[in-house]
Amino acid sequence: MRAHDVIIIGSGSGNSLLGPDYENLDVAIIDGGTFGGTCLNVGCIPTKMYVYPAEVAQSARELGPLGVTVDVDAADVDWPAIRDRIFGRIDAISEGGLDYRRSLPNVTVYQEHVRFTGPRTLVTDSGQELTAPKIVIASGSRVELPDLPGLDLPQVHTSDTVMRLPEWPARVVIVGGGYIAAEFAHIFHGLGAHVTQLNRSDRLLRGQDREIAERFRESAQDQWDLQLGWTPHAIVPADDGTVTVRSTRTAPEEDRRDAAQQSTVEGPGTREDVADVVLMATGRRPNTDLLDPAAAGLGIDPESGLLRVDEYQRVLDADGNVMDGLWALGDICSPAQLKHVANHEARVVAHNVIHPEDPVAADHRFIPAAVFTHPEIASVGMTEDQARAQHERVAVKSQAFGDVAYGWAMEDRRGVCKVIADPATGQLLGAHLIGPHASILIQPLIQAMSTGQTVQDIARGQYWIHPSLTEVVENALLGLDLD
Ligand SMILES: Cc1cc2nc3c(=O)[nH]c(=O)nc-3n(C[C@H](O)[C@H](O)[C@H](O)COP(=O)(O)OP(=O)(O)OC[C@H]3O[C@@H](n4cnc5c(N)ncnc54)[C@H](O)[C@@H]3O)c2cc1C
Ligand SMILES: NC(=O)c1ccc[n+]([C@@H]2O[C@H](COP(=O)([O-])OP(=O)(O)OC[C@H]3O[C@@H](n4cnc5c(N)ncnc54)[C@H](O)[C@@H]3O)[C@@H](O)[C@H]2O)c1
Repeated sequence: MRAHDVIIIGSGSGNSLLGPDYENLDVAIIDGGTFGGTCLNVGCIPTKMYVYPAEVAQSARELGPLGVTVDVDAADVDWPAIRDRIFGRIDAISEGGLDYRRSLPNVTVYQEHVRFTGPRTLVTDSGQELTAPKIVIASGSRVELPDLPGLDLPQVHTSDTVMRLPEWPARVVIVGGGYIAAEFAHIFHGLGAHVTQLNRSDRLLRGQDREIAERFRESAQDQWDLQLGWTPHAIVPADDGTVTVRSTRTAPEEDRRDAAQQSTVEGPGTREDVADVVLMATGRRPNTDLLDPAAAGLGIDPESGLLRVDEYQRVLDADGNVMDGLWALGDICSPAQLKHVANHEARVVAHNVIHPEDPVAADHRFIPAAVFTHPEIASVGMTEDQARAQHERVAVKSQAFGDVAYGWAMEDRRGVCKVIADPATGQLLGAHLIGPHASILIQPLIQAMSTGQTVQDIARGQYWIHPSLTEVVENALLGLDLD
């Protein structure tokens, strides 16, 4: 059995642990997938590198009200050039990262999957046995698929494969209504494909504030063929190289009429959509099951499958007791499934592995998120429904982007900055934006919540540049009815 000082399972955010404190330790990094993990190889970074050209193209198409006409269609989109620019950069970073780690005298990289055989013993797929007094579990999550005939067809993809398509798909069917479905609908529509999005329920982006999700639904409906209340039950191939997605109605009666009218169809309760490519975006599950958690006695949340940890990111056993020498971070233990959360937890774990006697706690109070769609969405803290459920009184203001000077310049008609506060204390409870640059505009609100600044502090304790789009945030704050 090969013994190390520290073993890290997973080279996504797990790879960022290795700062100066680890230079004198014998460290193993184990990853059975592509070095660098999800965000770099198949997640945040390549998707946003696709979002950017899609966003520019879609914005160009919408210049009409500003007196400029630009004709952007799929014929102008060089898919191989876009794809190769993205992966030319990303693949090199992954390979460079792997080479660098391998070049370090104190680091051993194992490019295999691994599972536990005991609380601090592991075995790789090839049978190599490993042990360490300190093990960090950062083995992430993977795509979750429903049980559906046709998933093995070459036209059916997940976010892991769809970004490397050899050819441009003219018709794309996207299954799902979460972040991944929304961002890829924007990417393929923005670049000129015909997109049909099939969502099981009648609500997109479930975790979002209701008003924001509804505005996004309206916007999605204006852009692509959005079909709510349909559950795919089979994908069947045709001789011409296309596939047909067959779906069954799942939504309430009032939605049924509209969708049935647009459907290409067998009857009111079923529809068929023909596609060159189908993207299944039906969620992700933590990789805990691949680790043989029972062999180590790891505690797993039965509903979510997440590894259980305490506030110091120490792994808990099935009875909720802290396990000696085991820490976890990122998608394997975090319900948020966000890279900035994995990175924050990695910083916490990096410290706690070296200083277990003086641990720091993770701060999960105000986790922001953005959906990089057209328009963008960004949120932090409670939704209005959550705030009203938890507080007797709340102050809420939805400020339209179209009501501030830069919004006039953009002729924006859908964007809002919604702020929710406790009227007695002036503390922000939540903030939700939909509109251009939402992921940037929200940052002062995240900062205010994290540092405890009041609404009055942020609204009047600083200058806001005129006539920047940030005035929508300033005006939203000033519009709150506080005591
Ligand atoms: C399409 C897409 C877009 C996204 N966009 C965003 C975004 O814009 N913003 C954002 O914040 N988040 C985004 N995310 C989520 C983000 O990518 C993840 O939250 C983050 O990458 C999780 O990091 P991690 O270190 O926990 O896991 P990962 O980066 O997944 O690393 C885990 C590693 O462990 C390896 N592994 C798994 N099991 C084993 C095993 N048994 N043995 C050895 N190795 C193993 C895997 O191969 C993998 O490389 C996106 C995700 C996807 C899929
Ligand atoms: N911008 C970002 O931060 C970003 C972008 C992409 C992904 N992510 C992360 O990745 C995670 C996974 O994203 P996701 O969109 O795959 O998951 P999700 O959980 O957000 O959405 C899954 C969707 O699939 C649908 N679904 C599930 N089972 C189905 C079935 N059998 N038939 C039809 N529909 C079904 C659900 O109703 C839901 O709409 C997110 O939670 C997010 O944290 C983040």
